Order: sequence, then structure tokens, then C-alpha cells
Amino acid sequence: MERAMLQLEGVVAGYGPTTVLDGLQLQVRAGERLAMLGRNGVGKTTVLRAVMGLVPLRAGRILFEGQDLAGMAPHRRAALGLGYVPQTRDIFPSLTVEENLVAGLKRRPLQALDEAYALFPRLAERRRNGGGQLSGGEQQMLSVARALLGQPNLLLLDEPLEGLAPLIRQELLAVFRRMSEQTGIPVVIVEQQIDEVLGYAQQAVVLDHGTVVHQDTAAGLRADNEALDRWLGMAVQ
Ligand SMILES: Nc1ncnc2c1ncn2[C@@H]1O[C@H](COP(=O)(O)OP(=O)(O)OP(=O)(O)O)[C@@H](O)[C@H]1O
Repeated sequence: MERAMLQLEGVVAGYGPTTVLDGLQLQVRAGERLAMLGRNGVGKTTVLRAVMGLVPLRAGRILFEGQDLAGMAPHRRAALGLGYVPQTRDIFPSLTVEENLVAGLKRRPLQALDEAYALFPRLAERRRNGGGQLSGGEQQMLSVARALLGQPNLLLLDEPLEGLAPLIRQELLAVFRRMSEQTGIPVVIVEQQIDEVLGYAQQAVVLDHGTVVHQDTAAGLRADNEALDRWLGMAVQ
């Protein structure tokens, strides 16, 4: 069996007296798009933050491409190839689109910006606009484009569709699909837009009480009204 690219083993993490992740096991394989679902507050963001080293582990371990990340600072994890787009859309509002992208280049030449513009033509059109002038969907594209310029081996996306109108969500997902087809970079995507994200992802996990309580293909979960109702309080039409 193919080795997992990212592996969480018995991860325990939380805040102060609260344990949020309680022995969590999770695997992401090369090329896979994994939707991480669960009700509000179950700890989906905490999983991503733990992978990036922004929340300390109380027990367990996280392996990325076979390497134990214990004690490794977030910037070193990014340098290893973990790309993270937080829920807050990590852009600089006072800088232009292009300046925001340059900030993601690290040591790569300026020509690498063309990769971002090829994948996100909308950003090319708006390259001289301020980050703060962009629509929510465009800001999300900018965050993802910037993360991709760092040449990640795995991308963690936290609720990229949040607060966006349905048409913009469709447009953004179409861009994500193109990105996945062109780059093959594995993606872990946390979303509340269940139906839409299950149309993009290939695999799905559901979190509850600090662990993975359900695991299926995205198509399997999408057709499983009982699981959707039980774990997510909903049924997809
Ligand atoms: N910095 C923090 N300090 C204390 N508690 C926190 C902190 N961040 C998150 N929590 C709590 O930890 C729990 C898990 O939060 P987390 O954001 O990981 O959940 P989530 O599944 O991503 O939620 P949502 O879907 O609402 O974004 C919640 O009860 C939340 O209130």
C-alpha cells in the first residue's frame, strides 16, 4: 500500500484545560484531495494548526513525508513543503495583488508569478489592485495562489468558501479543480459547504469528540444520508 504523505498518530491537543483532539488518527496520501468535515467547534481548524506547529501536541505524533515534525517551528514546516491557507485569508490588504504574490515567492525568481497568473487569470487582471479592494473570492484566490508559489507538497485549506456567494463558490471550486489537475498537489480541505466540497474532494473524514468518527470516499459520503444526518446534521439533496 502506498505510504501516507501526512500521518497523524494518536494526536492529543487542546487549549488550556480543554482537550480538543483526543487521539486523532488521520492519513493523507500523495495526490489525494481529502475533505475534513464536522460540526462547528469539533476541532477541524485545530488539526490544521497542529500540523503547522501552531498548536502544541500533548501526545501523539505527526509525520510528513516520513519525517516526525515534533518540535519543528511553523516556518520550518512550511519550508518542508506544508502550505497553509488559514480561515482568515492571510493577505496584506495595503499591498497590491502583485506585491502580495511577491511575498509568497520566497527565493524564487519573479517570473514564477506567471504560474499564479496562469492558474488564476482573475488575479492577473487585478494585479495592480490593493489586496483590501478584492472581493472575498478574489482574496481567497490570492491566499491560495500565494501559498502555491511556495511550491508546497501538500496544501491545507481552512474553509476557503466561507462567506462567499454560491456563484463565487462554484468559480473558486472550478479554479481549485484546475489547480489539482495541473499540480497534483494533495489537499486537505476543511469546509462547512458539505455538498460542494464533496464534489471536489475524493476522500472524506468526519470529526467528532476529538477523533475521526467516519471515513469514506467523498462520493460515498455524499450518497450516505444516514451518515450525513448523524454526523453533520444534514442530508445532501
Ligand atoms: N485559541 C483558542 N483558545 C481556546 N479555545 C479555542 C481556541 N481556538 C479554538 N478553541 C476552541 O477549540 C474548539 C475547536 O475549535 P476549532 O476552531 O478547531 O473547531 P472547528 O471544527 O474548526 O470549528 P468551526 O467549524 O466552527 O470553524 C472549539 O470549542 C473552540 O472554541
